[in-house]
Amino acid sequence: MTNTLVKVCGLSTPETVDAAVDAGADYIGLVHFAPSPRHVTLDQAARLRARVPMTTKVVLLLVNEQPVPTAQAVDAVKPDVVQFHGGETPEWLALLKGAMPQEVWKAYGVRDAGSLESALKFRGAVDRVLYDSAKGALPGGNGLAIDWSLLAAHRHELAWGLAGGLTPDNVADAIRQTGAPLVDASSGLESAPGVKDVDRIRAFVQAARQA
Ligand SMILES: O=C(O)c1ccccc1NCC(=O)[C@H](O)[C@H](O)COP(=O)(O)O
Repeated sequence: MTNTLVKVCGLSTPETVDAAVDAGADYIGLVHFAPSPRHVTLDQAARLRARVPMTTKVVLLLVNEQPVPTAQAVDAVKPDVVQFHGGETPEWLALLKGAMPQEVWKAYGVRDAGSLESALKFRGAVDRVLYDSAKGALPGGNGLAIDWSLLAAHRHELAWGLAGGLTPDNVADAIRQTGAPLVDASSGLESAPGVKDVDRIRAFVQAARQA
């Protein structure tokens, strides 16, 4: 058994939210970004959020939102964590972190070891950095893995998590190889883009727990 935290991202239906909660996910993610096949409106996100017990934390994902829409989204959904996936600066995220009770996470695209060094600019500005693939058509949810050996070799100074191409079949290896304190998956738990599979959600959480 590991202590690795598990996040199931990109949920958009009551059934899949319930499946992730029942499977024991630590975090569920709701994507509010219209071009994504996993997009939920603020109204949908608030209704999904209301189903989640306090034992599971809710992460709201935003991309390059301006201050007013960010505040409106946080107010409507009342997440535990707000995760940013665009070109948000450390300065803006630090301001936000100081102004609201929610944790602030920043997804950060990893290309090489230099990416892990440059992520240090978010030190003090966010509560966690989520390392993800720097490639793909969308800002996240592309199913592309990063080079785990970079993370294994790195002396981590930031609280972090591993995302990108994780599935029920590879998550245990990913945890063993990188020592990730948190793992996050989205498209690897789907039967089609945006369509989560409850069996794959359960298998992912179980495989991460047993790594
Ligand atoms: O999932 C999306 O469609 C998405 C769209 C815009 C911004 C972020 C998005 N997802 C972010 C996540 O946290 C995903 O879980 C993460 O990128 C890993 O995705 P995957 O490689 O598909 O497991």
